Amino acid sequence: MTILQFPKDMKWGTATASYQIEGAARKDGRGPSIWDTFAKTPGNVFKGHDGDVACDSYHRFPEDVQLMKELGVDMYRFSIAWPRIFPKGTGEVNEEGLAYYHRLVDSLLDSGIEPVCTLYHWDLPQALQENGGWENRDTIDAFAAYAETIFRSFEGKIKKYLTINEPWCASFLSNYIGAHAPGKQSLQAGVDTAHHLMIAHGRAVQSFRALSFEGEIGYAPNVEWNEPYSSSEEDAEACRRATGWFLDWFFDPVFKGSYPEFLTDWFAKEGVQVPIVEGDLDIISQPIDFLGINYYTGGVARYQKGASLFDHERVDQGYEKTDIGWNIYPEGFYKILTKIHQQYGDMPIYITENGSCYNDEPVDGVVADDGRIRYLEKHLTALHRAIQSGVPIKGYMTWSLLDNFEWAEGYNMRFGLVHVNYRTLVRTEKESYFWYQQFLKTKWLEV
Ligand SMILES: CCOCCOc1ccc(-c2cn(C[C@@H]3NC[C@@H](O)[C@H]3O)nn2)cc1
Repeated sequence: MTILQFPKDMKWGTATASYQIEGAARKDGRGPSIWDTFAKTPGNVFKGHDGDVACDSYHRFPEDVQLMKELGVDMYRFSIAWPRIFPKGTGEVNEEGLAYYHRLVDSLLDSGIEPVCTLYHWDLPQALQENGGWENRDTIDAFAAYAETIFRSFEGKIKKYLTINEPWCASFLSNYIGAHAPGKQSLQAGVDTAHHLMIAHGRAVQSFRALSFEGEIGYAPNVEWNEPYSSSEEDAEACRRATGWFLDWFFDPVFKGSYPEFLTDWFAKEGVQVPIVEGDLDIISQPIDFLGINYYTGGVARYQKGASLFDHERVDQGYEKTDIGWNIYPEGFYKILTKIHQQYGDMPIYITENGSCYNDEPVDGVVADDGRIRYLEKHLTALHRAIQSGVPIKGYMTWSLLDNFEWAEGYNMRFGLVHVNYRTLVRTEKESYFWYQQFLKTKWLEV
């Protein structure tokens, strides 16, 4: 057996998001978001599930904070619901919305847990969607004003911000594939919304810098890994495109001030151009303090003309899968992290999401989610290998503290260390919670 010791100064935590856990959808002045609209549209979400109640963390957050205190985390990543702060996206601040997040943040700080705040985790105010949402450049200004409001209100309390969560999901998954809100299916809309989300990221960074408050700011792209099926150039290029859709497309503009030509050329073949206005890339490439990385899965892929937007297809290698059907692929975690380090340099990295879906239920009060423990062991082993390779990993937050609303899958898919009974809202720590609790006491793995 080998002992893998993690750096003593690494920070460890868990993560959630507003629409997925809060509930209280119409409480204290919250306005509707695009996910309230999308979820209530028949056919979009499993069995018509929505975020009206979710885990009721809006009311039960003291219990959730106590669970994290007993877990032993250093940090907690949560998101602020823009529609609680500006019910119509812009205009007058809803003080009751701000007050809720001050109660949450004060509870975290009193418990010795560092708040890590995501400004945008997909719950765009519906009122802005009525004017085109992220397809409309005006939404960028609205986001910058919302971000500044949060920076000013939480000065001295929140010192780590993430601007945009998973811009690939908020743009292409939501406006090209159409599986997430608002459910459009247009490649041009995907490219436009991705560009505007990244400008919004840059504007929030500029605003944070101008205020000169203590703290750090970054963003949280999600990445996947595609390993070429063969050594052919065709397979390598197909994998480069598929991986680059998540990686190069959302990293080059920030770190290089330009879009990757191999992908802009590919989109041009589809008749799609990025709606760049002079100065956009200067805004997007504002220096950041750290990079959040969300990683779940990957796989082997090969060239197959017409099989996808990038002429690629996955080749099933018989990898074990989680209950949501995603490959368990820790090798991809190591490979994507070392590629990021090789391509974009020594930017400090926090793993802002990594976790697995296992739908185990309590039996006599015990939730034996052994699969989640195995997933964590394998991915922390891969993370340790990346750290040993020189990747500057500063922290790790597992997705998620609680079972919660998994978007189009509704409550049918469970990612939590803590089981939630959605009828009674009773929380039950799973075996993986106790495994992570023990790990956090030593910060080493025996493999
Ligand atoms: C090609 C067709 O594809 C259709 C579905 O395609 C995807 C891709 C990716 C996801 C996805 C979901 N998550 C977990 C979340 N991350 C943020 C947090 O809110 C978690 O709930 N990450 N990625 C879902 C669906």
